Amino acid sequence: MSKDKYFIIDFDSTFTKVEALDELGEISLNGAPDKEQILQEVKRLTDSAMAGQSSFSEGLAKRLALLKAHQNHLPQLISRLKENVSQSVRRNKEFLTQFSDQIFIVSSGFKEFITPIVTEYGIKEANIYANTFRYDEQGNITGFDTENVLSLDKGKIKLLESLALAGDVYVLGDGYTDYEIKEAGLANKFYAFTENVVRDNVVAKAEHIAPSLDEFLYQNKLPMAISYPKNRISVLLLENIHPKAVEMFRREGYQVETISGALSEEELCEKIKNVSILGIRSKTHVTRKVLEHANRLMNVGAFCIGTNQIDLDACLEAGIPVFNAPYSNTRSVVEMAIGEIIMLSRGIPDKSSKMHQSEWDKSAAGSFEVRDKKLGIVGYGNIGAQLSVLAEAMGMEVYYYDIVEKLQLGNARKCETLHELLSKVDIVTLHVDGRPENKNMFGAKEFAAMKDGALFLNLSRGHVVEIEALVESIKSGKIRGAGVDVFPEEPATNSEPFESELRNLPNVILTPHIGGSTLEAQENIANFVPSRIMDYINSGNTYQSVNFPNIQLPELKNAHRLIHIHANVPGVLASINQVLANNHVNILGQYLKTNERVGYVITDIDKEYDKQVVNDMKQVPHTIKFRILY
Ligand SMILES: NC(=O)C1=CN([C@@H]2O[C@H](COP(=O)(O)OP(=O)(O)OC[C@H]3O[C@@H](n4cnc5c(N)ncnc54)[C@H](O)[C@@H]3O)[C@@H](O)[C@H]2O)C=CC1
Ligand SMILES: O=C(O)C(=O)COP(=O)(O)O
Repeated sequence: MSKDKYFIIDFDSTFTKVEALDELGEISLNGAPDKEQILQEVKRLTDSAMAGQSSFSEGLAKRLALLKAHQNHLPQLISRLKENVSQSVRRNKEFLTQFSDQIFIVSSGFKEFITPIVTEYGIKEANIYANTFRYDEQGNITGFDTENVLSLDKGKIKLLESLALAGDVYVLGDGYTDYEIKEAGLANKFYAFTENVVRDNVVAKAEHIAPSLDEFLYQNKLPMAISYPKNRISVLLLENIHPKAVEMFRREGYQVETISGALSEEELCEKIKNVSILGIRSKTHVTRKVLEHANRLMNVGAFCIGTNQIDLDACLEAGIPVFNAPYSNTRSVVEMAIGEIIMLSRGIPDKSSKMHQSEWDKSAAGSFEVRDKKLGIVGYGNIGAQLSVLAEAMGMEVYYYDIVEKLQLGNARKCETLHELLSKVDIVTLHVDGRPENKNMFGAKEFAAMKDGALFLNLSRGHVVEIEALVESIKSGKIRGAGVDVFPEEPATNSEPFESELRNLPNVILTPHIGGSTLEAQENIANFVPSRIMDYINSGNTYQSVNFPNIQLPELKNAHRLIHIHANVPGVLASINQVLANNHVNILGQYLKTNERVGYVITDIDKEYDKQVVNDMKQVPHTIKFRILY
């Protein structure tokens, strides 16, 4: 890096997240009855000055007069500002220190508070250009140094002229006055810094946008504290995912777009092109074709339990870990199943409809307690097992059938075959997963094997049950009542109609796939899935991924992490280690996990290494994806 590049960095809302004079007002006006009004006015004057809409020096004088600040307020202001240094500035202290000869803070703020903040980040005192306060004898702040060019309109331009920097000048700031430096021909590039505030008229003029200092450094090939600017990670969330997830991703610095409904394959192929993280629920299908259109996809998040709608193998082969929320809505489904079992046992759906039609039908006929009844749970996974516990607590006798060996909870009785279960129980409830082999696993034969007048519930997946057979069984009276939450064809959005032969049958509860739709569950999911995804992006952890070799990695400390995903064929690990040896890389730790298709190798290396290793790693035969993390 030659010395002929200069970086001009603004202070308020750029170096720090806040405007220092607003903060000063919070302190100086503490307890004043009209504090809020005054602060509003100060903010208005600040915004107007920053947007280049009013005379700077006049506005500044007005602001200081309103603030009624005192010298004694400054230590408190400084400590507040220290807490409010912009995130990306905070993490890039190394750049600020390393390039301190070329970095200038140019601000219309005041040295009294700027100097103690920025010098902590390696900025040279001689490179700080700002105003200074004027005080009266009691120490009250009464004004500013009117001789200082930075107190004048177009002050930053005048200052840059006087600096006469011989080289390329890059300006990074949020305000119009920062842009004006470039407009006046005194800078080669202006970057609108939008990490803290976005000023529309500034962004409109700016040729470059820097949502973080990382992005500025990345674009200018300068050393960064992190391997990739987070603002370059774009997230697409479909199907009304809870806003908490949006908040979590935005807080991390990602760009987030949301769409309320599901997308068709064709729509998703179009939308997915530049998406880094895709979040879906049960309705959107992530097919091989969709993945072929994805150029930057790193993760798929299923903001639900089921992942049958995702081609997990295709994701694996493309080096894309998929995460779901295996436990977040379990309880919600179970509670709904319990509620429906009781409602159906009492014939409530029909009784309720009759009441709505003014019909009073008080009778005990066909109405039963659930106590001592036999409940048959098909699929004894997380939901099935939890249901087993709650059902027993209500005095039900629980039977279950699963294709794999499962821990028998409480007094639940295991059945060796599905038909054994069907012949024994009064109520059958399905909680299998939606794997393709389960398509139509429950049809005419299974209904026929059930006891006469039994109840039937499906809250798992629509394609698991042959709807025609269910309809026939209800019409014939074989099935005395049913609760169905999931359907082979479900509307993609709430504005599409629901069609099904199950409509208008006796003692049938139909619900629009809401087993997991409680606010508690949705918020839990929205916490869980982004955490897993961000952990993968930030550390390479694949723990709890549904398709990827699971590795729980130690925290990355004082090292760079090479993350290599490859087809699981013999010899790849040897090739990787050959590349590392050829480049004399010092390995600090190495972790490997494979499954039948993919190998996942993480190598932590000493920070000093020849960058050639990065290219060489990408060239290792059978590489699917490679990235470096620090
Ligand atoms: N209605 C809704 O809103 C919701 C529906 N679900 C559905 O419920 C399913 C189950 O959820 P979890 O219990 O958390 O999953 P899980 O994976 O813990 O349990 C599924 C169980 O079903 C068993 N199984 C699979 N095929 C079977 C078959 N043919 N016969 C017998 N057992 C079989 C598996 O061995 C496993 O033990 C999810 O996969 C999802 O499709 C989940 C949440 C909400
Ligand atoms: O968690 C699941 O698998 C569900 O079926 C819930 O799906 P949803 O998020 O409501 O579309």
